[in-house]
Order: sequence, then structure tokens, then C-alpha cells
Amino acid sequence: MESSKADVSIVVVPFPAQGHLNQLLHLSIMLSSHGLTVYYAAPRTHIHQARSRLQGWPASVTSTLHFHELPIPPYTSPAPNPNSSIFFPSHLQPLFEEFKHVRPHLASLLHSLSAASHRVVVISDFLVSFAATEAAALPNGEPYTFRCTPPSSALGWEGEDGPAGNIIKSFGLKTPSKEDCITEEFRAIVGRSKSMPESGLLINTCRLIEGDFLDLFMQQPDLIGKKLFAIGPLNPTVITETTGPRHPCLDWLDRQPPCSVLYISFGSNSSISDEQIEQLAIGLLNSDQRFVWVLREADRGDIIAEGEKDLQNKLPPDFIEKIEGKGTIIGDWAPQLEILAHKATAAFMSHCGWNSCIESISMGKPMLAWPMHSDQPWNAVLLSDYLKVGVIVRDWSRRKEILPAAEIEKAIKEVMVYNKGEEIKQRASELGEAVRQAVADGGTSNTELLAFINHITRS
Ligand SMILES: O=c1ccn([C@@H]2O[C@H](COP(=O)(O)OP(=O)(O)O[C@H]3O[C@H](CO)[C@@H](O)[C@H](O)[C@H]3O)[C@@H](O)[C@H]2O)c(=O)[nH]1
Repeated sequence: MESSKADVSIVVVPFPAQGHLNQLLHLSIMLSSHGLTVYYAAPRTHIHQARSRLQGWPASVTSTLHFHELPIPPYTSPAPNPNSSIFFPSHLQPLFEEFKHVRPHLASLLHSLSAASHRVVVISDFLVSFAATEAAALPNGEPYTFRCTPPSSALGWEGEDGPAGNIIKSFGLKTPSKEDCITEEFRAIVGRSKSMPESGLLINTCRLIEGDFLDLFMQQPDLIGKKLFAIGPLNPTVITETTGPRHPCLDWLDRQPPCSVLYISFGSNSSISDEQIEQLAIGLLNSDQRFVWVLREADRGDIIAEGEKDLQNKLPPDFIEKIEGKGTIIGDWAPQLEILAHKATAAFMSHCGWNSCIESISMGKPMLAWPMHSDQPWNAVLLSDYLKVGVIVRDWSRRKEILPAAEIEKAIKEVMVYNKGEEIKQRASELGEAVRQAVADGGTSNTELLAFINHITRS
């Protein structure tokens, strides 16, 4: 029997980086739309960041959420280094280090809710282990961990000798090296998240995408017996255009033929060198395809203080004149979900952050994979060789090289022009349709979300 939803308070605690903030905001909206009381707890800057960049939902959708500010000490917010020896955004580390100091403020929120609620459900990012510890210490607290990255990435690194060895062998997957994926400092944060006191896990994936891997994932010693809810994609799959001024790139897309434009973006926190920008620009020109390219500086730790930084000055001379009518450059925050959902968009060249992957999959668009760090090298393999909805532009083994324009041009034509591209587009379109059904009434992800809600509102 259900206890009243009003007796349960849910506190959602994201990790303070865009790829994490947005997934947990989507989840908060979904839970709140089911009549649950949801607190989204984060530093003020990051609440602003998540809200101001929310896409795909009607504007009124956050009105029932409680945004709870967690004070954080001052931290430095340096510029990214596009010439760093690895692509991981280590310029965000000062923020990540200071973030642990929000803990007492979170504990205070949890204690006040604990006294007033039948149950306090804490859904915290996998990287915010202290939130789970605080939740477990409450007499009526229930911690759940939210995974922002695909479970297969946790297994895939182990290669043929690891838990997913049979899948890796049968698909002939070339598992990437772990080297250069994250920094030692960040590894320490990940390390704190082992063996969390969690009652269960919520994952932004879908059984259609990673079903083969999910059971294996839950057989890991620290997860045995825990509940798993595969509830993704969490991004809206039917897009309500953002209210307010329409981004000009959408008007530009309206004027392009159906399925003719390549969208290029490397997420919120990755940087490429000036030399690589030049080669990409030449490759794009020579491919003779229509395109939308997001060319902005990677997020800093405090986006309110630092604002958006356009990188158009890095483009070769005359580039803007040469692409007249054929391409457009976005120097600020792009409406990615709306771009991917647009009928003129044919494919997505991406660094393969998990949001970009699952957003592209849910809009039925194939990907050109150019992984930079973290889970991305694995995600590129998953897309191209397992799901077969993409091609790899820059193999992870060549991460130290500047990819020449000719190779970029070849990869673009493979998807946008040649026959192989038609097969990939067809598969991406079919997977998109299936995934959209998974989040609709009766679909697997929707059923697992309802099962989670029933579970946390049990008497
Ligand atoms: O101009 C832009 C740039 C990005 N986005 C959105 O920003 C998010 C970016 O997320 P993602 O594609 O996952 O890239 P990162 O920002 O790099 O994400 C980090 O977080 C992810 C989830 O943990 C990891 O999978 C990545 O490896 C890690 O780099 C997506 O929702 C995009 O739609 C925009 O809307 N407009």
C-alpha cells in the first residue's frame, strides 16, 4: 500500500558540473510531476546554471520544485587550458575540492526534513558520496545513487577478461585504454564513491541501449542485492521549445533541407587546441556539407562570474565568409536538444559525453565520435561498434595527435554522403523510435520510474 506522497521528501544532490546538474534537474522535474515534494540542493551558482540552461520542457515545469541553496566557500575559477597534455577539464578541480564543504549545510536540510517527514529520500550523484552517508545516518533516510554515466563504461574498461568479456568478444569491441581519461586528483573523488550506503541505483540509461550490460553491472560485489532502476533517457524526447528569445541557429536550421546538417559540439567542459580548431574548420569546408558548430570556451567553475566566451577568433581567416549559406557558428550556449530534434539535423559530431549520446540517440540522430576524456572513449565504442549508430572520427589511441583535416572530411562524408551513412542513419532512427517508446506509458523506462516511485512511497 502506498503511503501518502506528501509524507515523503525527496532531496536531489547533483555534482556541480553541467553534465550532472542537468540530468538531476530532469529527474527532479519528472518526480515532481508525479506529485512528489522535491528539493534540488546545490550551490547558488549551480542552481542558476542548471535552471538557465534547462531545455525541452515548458517554462512552468520548475514551479513546483524547491531550489535549496547550499553555501560553498569561494573558489578560483580559472580558464580551461586547450593545450593541456590530457583533455580532462582539470580547471574545474578547485570547484570540485571546495564542493565537499557544502556537507554541513546539506546535513542541516536533511535533519529538518527528517523531523517533518515520514521518509527522506536522498538521490545523490555518484560523485557526492557524503550525501548518501548523511542520508543513511537519518532515522528515516533512504539513500539512492544516481549514475550520470552508462554502466557499460564501468565494465567496458576491463576488456575481454572483465565481467562483460563475452559481450566484448562477441561484438569484437576494441576496448579503449583507461590512460589519460581522468586526472589523479579527480580519481581521488571517484575513489570516495566506492561502496556507498545506497538502497538502490537510478541510472540514466535504457534497457534497449545497455540491457546486456545492466545485469552484469549489478553482479559486482558492492552492488549485489541493491535495486536498479534504469529510467532514461531523462531528457525530454518530445521537445517543447524554450520560451523567451529563439536562438538564431534554429531559424537558420528552418531554412535548410531536411536531414542535411551536421551538428558539431564537444559538450560543456572540453577544449581543443587552436591547431585542431583550424584542421576541423578545413575538414568541414572540404566536406562541402551544411553544419552548425558550437565553438565556445569550456565552462569555468563559476559560469555566472565568467560568462560565455566565444572562440570565433580562432577560426582561419575568411572562414566565416567561405561558409556563408552553408554553415553557422554558435559562440554561446547552444540549444542542443532543439538542434538535435530539428528535422534539418542529420548527424552529430560529438565528444560523446553521456548526455550528448543519450540525447542524440533519443532524437534518432547518428554520431561521429571524437572522445576527449572520462567515459567518452568507451561511449564512442558503444555507439559505433555495439549499437552501430555512429562512426569513430578520432580513435582514442590517437588522442595525442592533431587530427588532420583530410581524416575529418572523410569521416564526415562517411556519414553524410556515402551509403554506409544511410545504414547508420536508419539504425539511429529506429533506435530513437524504440527509446522514445521506452519512456512513454508502458515502456520499460517509464515502468521502472513508476516502480521507483511506488517503492519510495510504500507505507
Ligand atoms: O552549447 C551547449 C553545450 C552543451 N549543451 C548541453 O550540455 C550537456 C553536456 O553534457 P555531456 O554531453 O554529457 O558532456 P559534458 O559536459 O562533457 O559531460 C560530463 O558529464 C557527463 C555525465 O557525467 C560525462 O558523460 C562526460 O564525460 C563529462 O565530460 C548536454 O546536455 C548538452 O545538451 C548545450 O545544451 N549547449
